[in-house]
Amino acid sequence: MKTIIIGIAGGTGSGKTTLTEKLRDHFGANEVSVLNHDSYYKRHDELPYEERCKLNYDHPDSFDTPLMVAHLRELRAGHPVQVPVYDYTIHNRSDKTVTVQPAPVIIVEGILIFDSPELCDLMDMKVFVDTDADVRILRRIVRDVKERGRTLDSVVNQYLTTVKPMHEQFVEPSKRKADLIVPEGGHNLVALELLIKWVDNHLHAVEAE
Ligand SMILES: Nc1ncnc2c1ncn2[C@@H]1O[C@H](COP(=O)(O)OP(=O)(O)O)[C@@H](O)[C@H]1O
Ligand SMILES: Nc1ccn([C@@H]2O[C@H](COP(=O)(O)O)[C@@H](O)[C@H]2O)c(=O)n1
Repeated sequence: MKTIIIGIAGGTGSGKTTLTEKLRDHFGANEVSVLNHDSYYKRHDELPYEERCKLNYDHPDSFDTPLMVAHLRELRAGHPVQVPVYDYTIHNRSDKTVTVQPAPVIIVEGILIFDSPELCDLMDMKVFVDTDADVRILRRIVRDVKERGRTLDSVVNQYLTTVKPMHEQFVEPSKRKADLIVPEGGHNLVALELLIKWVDNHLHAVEAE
C-alpha cells in the first residue's frame, strides 16, 4: 500500500483539527489515520505540577519529534504504532497509548511540524491554516478554560510569555514551507474541496498501480 502523508500546520486555534476532522469524515477512518504532534510532548515526571505549568510548550524542543518520525516510517511501512496519550490538564503524558493503524492517507497535525526538516521530508503535501492572531487567542481562551482545565489568567499569561513569541519565532516563518495556505481552516469549503480532489487523485493513482 502506498501511503500519502499530509501535514496540517498553523498557529494554536487556527482550525487545524477542524480541517483534519473534515477530511477524515469525508474519507472515513479506514482511509485516513491521524497523528497529532501534541501526542509527542515530552514526559516531565521529574517536575511537580506547579513547575510543569511554567514550561514552554511552544518551542520545538518540547516535543519528542524523533519518536513521531519513527512512527510515521512504521505506518508508511504498513505497521500499526502505539501513540502516547497526552493529558493537557496535568501538563504531562498519561500512562495510556492508542493504536494508530496504517492507512492510505496519514494526516500529521501540529503547530510546529513544518519546523522539523525530518517531518517535512516525509510529507507529500504541506498545508498551513492561516488565521488572524486575535481570532486564535479568543478561540484558545474558550477551549483551554472549557476543555483543558485552565483559568483565564493562566491562558493570558501563557499566551504573552511563550505562545505568542514562539509563534512569531517558529510557527509563522514555517508557513513558507507550505504547498497550500488555507485561510480560516476547516470552514474554507473551497480549500476543503481542493484537498479532497487532490487526495482522491492520489488514491486512484495508487489503485491503478
Ligand atoms: N473557520 C472557523 N470559524 C469559526 N470557528 C472555527 C473555525 N475553525 C475552527 N473553529 C473553532 O475554533 C476552535 C479551535 O479550532 P481547532 O480546529 O481546534 O484549532 P487548532 O486545532 O488549530 O488548535 C474550535 O472550537 C473550532 O470549532
Ligand atoms: N501542557 C501543555 C501542552 C501544550 N499546550 C499548548 O497547546 C498548544 C498546541 O495545541 P493546539 O491544539 O492549540 O494547536 C500550544 O500552543 C501549547 O501552548 C499547553 O497549553 N499545555
